[in-house]
Amino acid sequence: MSNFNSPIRLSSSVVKHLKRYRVRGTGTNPLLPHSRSFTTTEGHRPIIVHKRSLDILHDPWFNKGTSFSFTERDRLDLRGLLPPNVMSTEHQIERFMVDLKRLEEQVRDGPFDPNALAKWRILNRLHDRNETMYYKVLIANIEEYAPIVYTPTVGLVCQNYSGLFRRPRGMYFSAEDRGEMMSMVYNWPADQVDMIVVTDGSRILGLGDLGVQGIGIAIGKLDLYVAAAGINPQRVLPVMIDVGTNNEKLLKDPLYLGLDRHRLDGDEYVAVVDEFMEAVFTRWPNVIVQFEDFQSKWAFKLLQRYRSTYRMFNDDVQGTAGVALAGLLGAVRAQGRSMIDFPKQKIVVAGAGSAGIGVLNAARKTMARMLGNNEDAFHSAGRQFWVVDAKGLITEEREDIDPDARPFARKVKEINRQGLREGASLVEVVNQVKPDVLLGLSAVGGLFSKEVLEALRSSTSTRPAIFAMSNPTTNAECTPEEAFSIVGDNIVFASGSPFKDVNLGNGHIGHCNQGNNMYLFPGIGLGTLLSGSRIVSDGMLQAAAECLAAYMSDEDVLKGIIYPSISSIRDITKEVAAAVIKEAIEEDLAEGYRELDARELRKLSQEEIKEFVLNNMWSPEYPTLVYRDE
Ligand SMILES: NC(=O)C1=CN([C@@H]2O[C@H](COP(=O)(O)OP(=O)(O)OC[C@H]3O[C@@H](n4cnc5c(N)ncnc54)[C@H](O)[C@@H]3O)[C@@H](O)[C@H]2O)C=CC1
Ligand SMILES: CC(=O)C(=O)O
Ligand SMILES: [Mg+2]
Repeated sequence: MSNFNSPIRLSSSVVKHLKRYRVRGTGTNPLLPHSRSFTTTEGHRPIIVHKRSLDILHDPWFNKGTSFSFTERDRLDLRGLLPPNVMSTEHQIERFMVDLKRLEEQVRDGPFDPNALAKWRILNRLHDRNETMYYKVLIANIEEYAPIVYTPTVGLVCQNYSGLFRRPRGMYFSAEDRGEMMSMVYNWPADQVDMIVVTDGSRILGLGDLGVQGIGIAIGKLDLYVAAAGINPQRVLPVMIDVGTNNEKLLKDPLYLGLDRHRLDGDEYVAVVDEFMEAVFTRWPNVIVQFEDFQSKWAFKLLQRYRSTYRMFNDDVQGTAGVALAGLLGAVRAQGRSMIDFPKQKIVVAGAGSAGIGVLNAARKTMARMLGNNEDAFHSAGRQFWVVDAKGLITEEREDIDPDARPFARKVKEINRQGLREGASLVEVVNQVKPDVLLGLSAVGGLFSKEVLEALRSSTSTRPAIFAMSNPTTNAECTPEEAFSIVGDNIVFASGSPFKDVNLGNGHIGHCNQGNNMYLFPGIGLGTLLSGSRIVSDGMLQAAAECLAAYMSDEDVLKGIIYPSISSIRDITKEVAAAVIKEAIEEDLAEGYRELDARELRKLSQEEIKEFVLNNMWSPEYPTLVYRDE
C-alpha cells in the first residue's frame, strides 16, 4: 500500500528537470518535495505559469483537467476548452478507476470485435501524441479502423465518455456561456478553421440523448474529414453545444461531465445556437459547419434557420439523403434496369425522423424530376412511398402529425383499397404493398423481424433491396445473415454500420454494403470549401449524390455491390468534391479558394477540377520544422 504522507523519491534526472520550473520571485520550486521552503503549505502556494489555454492542458505538470475552477478557467483562457462541469479531484480519480476497471470487463461492441474499445484507446493516445502518425495509420488501414474511430465503436465511446475522457479535444459551448461565446471562441489556438462538426448530443447515432458525451461523434466525423477529404487536421474543430440533457441516468451520475440540468428548449435553446453560430463565423468567416446528431425536432428547424445565411449543412438530413438516394438508384440498376425506372419502385420506409424524412424528400424529388418535374409528377412520385413510424403507417388521419412527415401521409381511401389503415404495422404494410425496397432509419435494432422479412419474400421485385441503415451495429434493423437467409440470396443489402459479407455457400457471397453518410459528407465539405460557395445549395447536394450513384460500375452493381469499398473513400471523396465544385460554378455560387478566384475556377475543365481538389488534400507527411522567435 502506498502511503500518501511518505516522501516521494525522485530520480536525480527528474529533480534536475524540476529545477527548471522555478516559481517566479521565491527562487524555490513548489513541485520539489525536498525543497527547504516546503515545510508548511506545499500545494497551497500559487504557481506562476507562463502558459495559457491548450498549452496548460497539454502540460502534465500543470494540467488539472476537469478540476480547473471557473475562475481559473477564465484566468487561463481555458473557458470552452473543457466540459462545463467542474469536478472534485475525488470524482476525477473515481472516473479514472471506473474506466480502468472496465478494461477488465472487456466491453463488447456488437458481435465482431471484443477489443474495439481497447483499440480506440490506443489510437486515441496516438491522436493526442502525434497527429501525422495517427492519420497515416488511419488512412493506410481505413477499412480496419474506421469501425473503431467511427461507427460502431464511436457509439460505445460516447456512451462511456465520462470514463474515457482524458485530454480534451474540441470546444464546449454551454448554456452557462451565454453572452461569452464571442470572446471564448478566441481561446481556440488555430487562426484558421475550415471545418466544424457540431452536435448538441441529443440523438447520438441510434443511442438517444447522450448529452455532453456526444462530443465523440463530432471527433469521429472530423477524423473522416481528415482521412477521407484531406482537410488539414490543424483546421478542424469538434464542437459540443451543451444545453443540458434529458437523459435521467446521466443526470443522476455524479461522474457526468456535462451541465447538470434538463435541456434548454424553445427560444432559449435557439438563442444559444444562434450565439454559437455568430461567434464562430465572426472569428472564421470561411468555416463550414456540419450539424450532426441533433434530435429531429431541431434538426430541420435549425437547417431552415441557417442554410441561406451560413455555410452549413445537416449531415443526418442532407448527407444521409444523398447516400440513400445513390443506394436506391443502385438497387434499380442491380435489377438489371435503367435508373430511369426509379419512379416505379415501391418503397417502404421505417422511421420518419431527421434521417428518414431527409431520404424521403430527396427520393421523391428525384422521382418527380424523372417524371417531368411538374406538380403532377411530384404528386404521383409521392404515391411510391409508405412511411411507418413508432405509431405505424402514417396517413392523413394521424392526429398531431409532424409537419415534416405530413407530405408523406397516405390518403385514407387509397390505402383502404390496399387493405391498410392508419397505424398499420410494418409487417402488414410489407405484406400488402410487396415493396421493391424496405428501408430502415428507425434506430430500432431488429425491427425487420423474421415476420417482416418473410413478408418481403412476396415482393414484386426481381431483386428486393433491404437498407438497415440505423447505427450503431446493435441498432441495425436486421443483420445481413437474417436478410439473406430469410428473404433469399438474390437481395441487395446495405447497413449503416459495417457487417461482414455473408457466405451463401457454393462459392457465392451475399454482399453487405455499408450505406453510410461517410461516403458524402467529406466530399460535400471539401467541395464547398474549395469552391468558395457561401452556402451549400440543394443542387450541390444533388450533384454529390449523383456522383456517388455513378461511381459504381455495372459489373459491381449487378453483383449487388452498390456502394464503394471504404478503402477507396479518399478517391470517392475527391470525385464528390469535384462534382460539388462543378455544380457551385454552374449555379454561380463559387467565389474561389485562395489564389484561384471565381473567374479562374470557371475556366477549369472537369479533369482540372479533380486535379485542383487532389492538390488541396492534406496528406500525413512530416513537414520540416524551423524555429523562429515571434
Ligand atoms: N446510415 C446512415 O448514414 C445514417 C443512419 N442514421 C440512423 O438513423 C436512425 C434514426 O435517426 P433519426 O431519424 O435522426 O432519429 P429520430 O429519433 O429522429 O427518428 C426515429 C424515427 O423512427 C421511428 N420509429 C421508432 N420506433 C419505430 C418502430 N418500432 N417502427 C417504425 N418506426 C419507428 C420514430 O417514430 C421516428 O420517426 C439512427 O439510428 C441513426 O443512427 C442517421 C443518419 C445517417
Ligand atoms: C451515420 C450517422 O450520421 C448517424 O448514424 O447519425
Ligand atoms: Mg449522424
